[in-house]
Amino acid sequence: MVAAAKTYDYIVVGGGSAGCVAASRLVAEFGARVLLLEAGGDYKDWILKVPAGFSQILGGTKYFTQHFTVPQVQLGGRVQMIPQGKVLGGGSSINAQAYMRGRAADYDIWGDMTGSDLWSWRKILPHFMRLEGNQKFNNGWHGAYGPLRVSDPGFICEMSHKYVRTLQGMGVAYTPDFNNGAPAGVGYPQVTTGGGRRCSAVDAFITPIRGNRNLEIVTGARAERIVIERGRAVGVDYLVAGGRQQARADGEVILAAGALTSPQLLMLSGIGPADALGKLGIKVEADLAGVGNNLQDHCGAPIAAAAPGNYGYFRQDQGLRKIANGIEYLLLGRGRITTTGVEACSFHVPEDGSGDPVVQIWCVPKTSYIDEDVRGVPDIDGVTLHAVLMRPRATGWLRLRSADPRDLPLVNPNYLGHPDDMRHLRDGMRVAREILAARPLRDVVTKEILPGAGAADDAAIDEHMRRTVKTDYHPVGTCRMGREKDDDAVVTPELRVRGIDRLRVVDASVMPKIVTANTNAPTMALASRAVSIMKGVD
Ligand SMILES: Cc1cc2nc3c(=O)[nH]c(=O)nc-3n(C[C@H](O)[C@H](O)[C@H](O)COP(=O)(O)OP(=O)(O)OC[C@H]3O[C@@H](n4cnc5c(N)ncnc54)[C@H](O)[C@@H]3O)c2cc1C
Repeated sequence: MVAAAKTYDYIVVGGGSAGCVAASRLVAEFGARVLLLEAGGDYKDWILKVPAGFSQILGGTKYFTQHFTVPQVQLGGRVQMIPQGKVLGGGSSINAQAYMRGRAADYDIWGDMTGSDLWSWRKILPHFMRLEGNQKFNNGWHGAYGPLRVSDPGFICEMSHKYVRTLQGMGVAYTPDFNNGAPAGVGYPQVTTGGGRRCSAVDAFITPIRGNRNLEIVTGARAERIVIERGRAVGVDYLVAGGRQQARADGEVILAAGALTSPQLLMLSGIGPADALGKLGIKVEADLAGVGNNLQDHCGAPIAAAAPGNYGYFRQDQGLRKIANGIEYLLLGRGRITTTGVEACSFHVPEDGSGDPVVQIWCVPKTSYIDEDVRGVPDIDGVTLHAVLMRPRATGWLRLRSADPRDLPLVNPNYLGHPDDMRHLRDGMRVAREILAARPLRDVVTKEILPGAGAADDAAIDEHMRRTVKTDYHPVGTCRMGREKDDDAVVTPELRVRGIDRLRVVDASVMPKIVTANTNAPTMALASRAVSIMKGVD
């Protein structure tokens, strides 16, 4: 039984990175009445707000929706996990906080793919800058006065410093700022941290307007279906506290439920490939073949090594060390608790031998930071070099498992499904080994433990990659934007869902091509740009 519906100007479905930005701008700048529906709970728990809480959050599932992939044939049938944030703030509330934007070219490609001047680096850079309250830079690339606090990590361990010095010794340039549109070299990426605390999309965009009567936030509210009447989105059916509710929108319904849910909600609402929807008994509202296609994700594989000497984070969360770290944080607001532990990275492997780097290597100053589906790695004093493929050529897909909104969709990320992806990541693994063999890292590394020195030829490295490759948590592209007449595109350059009025998607799922960066900042800038497009302002 659906209770009487309340009406808003906009309903934003999903209170994650994109949803918080979109709702906030609509309320604060345009005075709109907005309902923000979020499936997870509110952003309250201290563990979410403390950077070092990241690895603990990742170890549990309370703040995640845990997606499982279909068996990956090219990986010997492995089923992998892809966690996605399920709490107000979405990914921004549980992520590793790296603040990266990618290449200028990544956004210019979006412009080319949409045949529109709405999307380009020139158009999106002002949004990165207006959102950002950078605590170090204030120049042509960075904003210093926005609500999103961005800073250097509060603490950098000796292993991360050794990594950066080793790369410089190998001739790789030190990069003080990865966010000037041309990420390259080695350095310490900035993070979404301010004053030693995480700065999530809630902290930045929602907390300042919590008291605004035009904003209603309902947490624990799972949208099940967009209500469509005569080809127009007019509301959302959702489940909250075990009961069904309907909310109506005079203006628009805005989907921001993330790349693994926005396409599912479209399909549950009758927007998707007609054949597949028909087989599940779903009434077709718009036959859009591309919904759920074009899934792209960054994936990576590790080289782990023993390096005794406590240069990193081995057992820093246990016993006396844990107590000392906690006291330092509580009394002085500094120390190891102010970092997620992922502090240094570098870019390698020019695409096709001469283009921009296509592999990013993260220095993870421990050996146990490996997802649950890569088991058996001993927790010892050491370091993991995690090589990540930044511009995969393989694409995957997402399909409905059933017409029941409670069922998670079928997800096929198709990791390493293209021969070039195998080649690029293999080259990245070789670079990671060269790094471990150069000074000063060589002076502290005693032994490679994963995959082990024996795995030397291409076949052995490929086997290791197939066994260990995993998500870097950046699924995008499943409701991609495209040209007006592109039948496979799901949304127009204005991010309107093709064939349905008053319905847009504004989250990571509209990216037609994945960016050469972690995806939180790009998604927030995209959502801000979406509001400008929607409201006809620049
Ligand atoms: C473990 C992890 C680590 C990461 N590390 C980094 C990093 O260091 N740096 C970086 O830049 N990026 C990182 N990312 C990626 C980044 O956080 C995401 O790309 C970004 O948050 C995506 O934003 P979004 O708005 O598209 O989706 P999300 O932020 O995932 O938001 C979607 C929201 O919709 C809600 N929702 C879903 N279904 C429904 C429904 N039916 N009804 C109502 N609400 C619903 C979800 O609960 C969620 O809050 C990480 C992600 C993860 C999971």
